[in-house]
Amino acid sequence: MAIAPVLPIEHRATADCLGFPLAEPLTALRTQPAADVSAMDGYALRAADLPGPWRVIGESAAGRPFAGVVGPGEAARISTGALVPAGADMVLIQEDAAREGDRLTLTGTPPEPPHRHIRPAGMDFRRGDMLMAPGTRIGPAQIALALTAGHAHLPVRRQLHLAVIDGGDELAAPGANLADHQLPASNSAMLAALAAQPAVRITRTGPVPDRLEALQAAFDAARDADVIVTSGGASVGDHDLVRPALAELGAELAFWRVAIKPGKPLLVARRGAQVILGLPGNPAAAFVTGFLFLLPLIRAALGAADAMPRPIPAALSESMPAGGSRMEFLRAVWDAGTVSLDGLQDSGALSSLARANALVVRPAHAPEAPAGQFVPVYLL
Ligand SMILES: Nc1nc2c(c(=O)[nH]1)N[C@H]1C(S)=C(S)[C@@H](COP(=O)(O)OP(=O)(O)OC[C@H]3O[C@@H](n4cnc5c(N)ncnc54)[C@H](O)[C@@H]3O)O[C@H]1N2
Ligand code: MOO
Repeated sequence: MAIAPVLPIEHRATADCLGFPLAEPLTALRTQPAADVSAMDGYALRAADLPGPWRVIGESAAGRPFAGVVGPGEAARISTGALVPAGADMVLIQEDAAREGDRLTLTGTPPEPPHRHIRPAGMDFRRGDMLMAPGTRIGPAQIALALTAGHAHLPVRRQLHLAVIDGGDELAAPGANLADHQLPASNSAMLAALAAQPAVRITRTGPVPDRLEALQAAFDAARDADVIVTSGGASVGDHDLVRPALAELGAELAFWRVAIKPGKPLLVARRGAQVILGLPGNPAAAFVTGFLFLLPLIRAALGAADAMPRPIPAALSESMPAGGSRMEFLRAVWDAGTVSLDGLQDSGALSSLARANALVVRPAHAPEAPAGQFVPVYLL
C-alpha cells in the first residue's frame, strides 16, 4: 500500500463526511451533557424530602431551563433532556406521582439510588477527551458524535478521483445490437459500483478500441485522476496494449502478474503521483483484483486505518478439492458461519460471481480440505 497516493487534508462539513476516514485525532470541544439533565419525564425535587408531598413551583423543559431554585418541599416539572434545576437531586417519574393543581404526591416507588434518572454532566464525554483516532471511518454514529462534540467540520482527505476505463474491440455499449463476436462492456460499471462511496469521485471512459493511440488518449484524458483502473488488455496477447500504452506515456511499472487465481495478469504502474491499476479483463478476475487491490488502495489513499480487507474463519459445508499453483479466491455463499463453494469458478463467469457473497481463500498447493474445516473467507 506504500504506492497509494497521499491526498491532502481539507475540512469538510461533518454531515458530508460519510465514509471518509478521519485525518487527525478528534477531541471534544464541549462536555456532554454540559450539565446534569433528566433522563425521564417527571418532577425534579430533593431526595431528602421523601416521601413528600411537594408543591410544584415551575417547569424545566428541554431547551428552556427553570431559572429558580428547588427548595425544601418544592418540585419542578421536568422533561427528558431538560436541565436539573438548582437544589434538586432526584427525578421522580410521573408514573410514580399524582398531581392536583400544584400539589404533588408520591404514588409509586421512588428511584433507587435517588439520582438514577439523572444523567450527570460529562456522562458521555468531557471537553478535551480524545474521541476518535486518525483513520477512523466516519459512519452515522461518528457523524453524530463529532457534531455533538462541537465539530461542524472534520479534517478528512480530499475526495479521490478514480478514472475507470473499459477496453477491447469486442466490447459494445449497453443496449446495442450485438454480433456474436461482441459483448456488452460491463467491467467499468462493475468496478465503479465496487468503488462507489462519497469519498470517491468516479469518471468512466470507453469502451476504448484495441489501438495504442486510442488507449493513450484515454490515459491522457484521465491525467488528473489520482487512480486509473483499466480492465482487459493486461495479458500477453497481441492486442493486450495496456503495458505498451503505459510505456509510451512514461509510466513506471511497479509490478506485473501476481500468483493469484483469478487475477494473474494484474499490473500496477505509476505516472508521477498517479497510480494505474491494470486489472485483467475476465470479469470475475476484474472483480477479485478490484476487491483485493483497488479497494485497499483507495482506502489507504484516503488515510483509513483498516485499508486491507480482513478474512474471517468459516466452516466448509462440503470438502474443498486440492489447490493448484496459484493462491485462489473461490466464489462462495457464506451463511451463518458456514461457507459453500460455487461449482462455477471460471474467471469469465459472472453468474457465480453474482450468486456469491464471499470469497474462500485456498492457498497454493493446498491439500484437499474436508467438510467442516475452517477456511479464511472474505465477505463481499
Ligand atoms: N497465453 C496466455 N493467455 C492468457 C494468460 C496467460 O498467462 N497466457 N492469462 C489468462 C488470464 S489468467 C487472464 S485473467 C486473461 C486476462 O487477459 P486480459 O487482461 O488481457 O483481458 P482480455 O484478453 O482483454 O479479456 C479477457 C476477457 O474479458 C472480457 N472483457 C474484457 N474487458 C471487459 C469489459 N470491460 N467488460 C466485459 N468483459 C470484458 C473479454 O471480452 C475477454 O473475454 O488472459 C488469459 N490469457
Ligand atoms: O488469472 Mo485469470 O483471472 O484466472 O483468468
